[in-house]
Amino acid sequence: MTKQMTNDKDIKIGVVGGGSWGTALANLLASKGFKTDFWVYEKEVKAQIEEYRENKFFLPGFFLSDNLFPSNDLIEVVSNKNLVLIVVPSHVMRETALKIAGHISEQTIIVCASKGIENGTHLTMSGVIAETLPEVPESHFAVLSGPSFAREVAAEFPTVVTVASKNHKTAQFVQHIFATPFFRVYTNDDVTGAELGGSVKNVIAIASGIIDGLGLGSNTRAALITRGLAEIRRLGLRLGANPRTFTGLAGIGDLVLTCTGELSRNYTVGKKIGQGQTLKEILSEMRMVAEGVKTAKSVYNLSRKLGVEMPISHETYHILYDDVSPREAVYKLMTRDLRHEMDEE
Ligand SMILES: NC(=O)c1ccc[n+]([C@@H]2O[C@H](COP(=O)([O-])OP(=O)(O)OC[C@H]3O[C@@H](n4cnc5c(N)ncnc54)[C@H](O)[C@@H]3O)[C@@H](O)[C@H]2O)c1
Ligand SMILES: O=P(O)(O)OC[C@H](O)CO
Repeated sequence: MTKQMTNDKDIKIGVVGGGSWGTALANLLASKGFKTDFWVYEKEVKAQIEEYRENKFFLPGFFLSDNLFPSNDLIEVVSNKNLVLIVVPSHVMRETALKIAGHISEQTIIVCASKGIENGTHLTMSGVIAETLPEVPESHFAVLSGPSFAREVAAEFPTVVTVASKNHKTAQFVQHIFATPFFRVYTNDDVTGAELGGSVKNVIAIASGIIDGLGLGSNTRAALITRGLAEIRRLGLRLGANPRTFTGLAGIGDLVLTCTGELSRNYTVGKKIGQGQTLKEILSEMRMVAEGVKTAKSVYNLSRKLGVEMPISHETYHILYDDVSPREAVYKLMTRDLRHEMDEE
């Protein structure tokens, strides 16, 4: 770390992405006393943060610290920073990262809190960032993941997350920057596992919403979470993740939260589908992003390419994109060939 980082009050932070999670995290950092520059995509979001100290579009009801400086100037926000947090939806990660390429200082630590797998390339966000920002060495990159609804973090409800980096010092630095008495941060070295856990759980959360929308019971949901975790783990093992990550915060932790929490956008999309709405109708009413919708496509194609069995993800994909009825999908899952529970690998 640079000399500047030895004194917290000198640490300069940029946050890229003014959705609910970006706003909650940027405000956490600003409230800790870090001067935080905050890139928001929409001009009206900047204007009303300046006027009301609130992000009424994406995180209504929370006062934002005076230490948070909203801006529409992406380059200014990422320039000369010790730490840049990127938290845009995964489908705009590539275009956003390309715009900041060449403007990241040598010492800057990049933290990514977005969760998703890019369509087409099947890259997680670390892969997209490695391609678009080759000037950022792996040692300066970390992923922040785990069970964390933005509104609950903004309300300062005790929340526990994990920061994964190949470089332990980077993970420890990021841990120190984000930790508060209501936001506990663990370190981890498994970037792949943390990203896959955080991304694929969104697909399983859509499935969980679907079964609740259909009015199926607690047995069904417990089975879905357990078998959903088995397929996340199977994909993770194939891609070199540490299996232990999936029993941690970025694995079972985030999966349980998103499959059971009414605040989840992914669960909510699924629930509405289970109740009979079409995906098109649901998405037309949403300004926020349910990452699992696009990630379902990536997981479907990637798992087929790799030959990894992921039946729940596949049926969720067919419901979303091929008009398969949810009840038919459940029947298909329940009548697959019978097998040994632990035949995983
Ligand atoms: N909200 C949460 O509780 C939460 C928690 C953990 C992780 N995440 C992850 O954080 C990421 C961001 O989600 P969010 O919840 O902060 O956003 P959001 O769904 O609340 O809002 C969507 C965001 O996308 C932005 N946007 C739209 N078009 C854009 C473009 N062309 N370029 C750049 N930005 C554009 C909007 O300005 C807005 O900031 C996602 O990957 C999500 O899975 C969210
Ligand atoms: O609201 P969701 O479904 O995008 O989930 C938000 C977070 O990923 C929960 O950790």
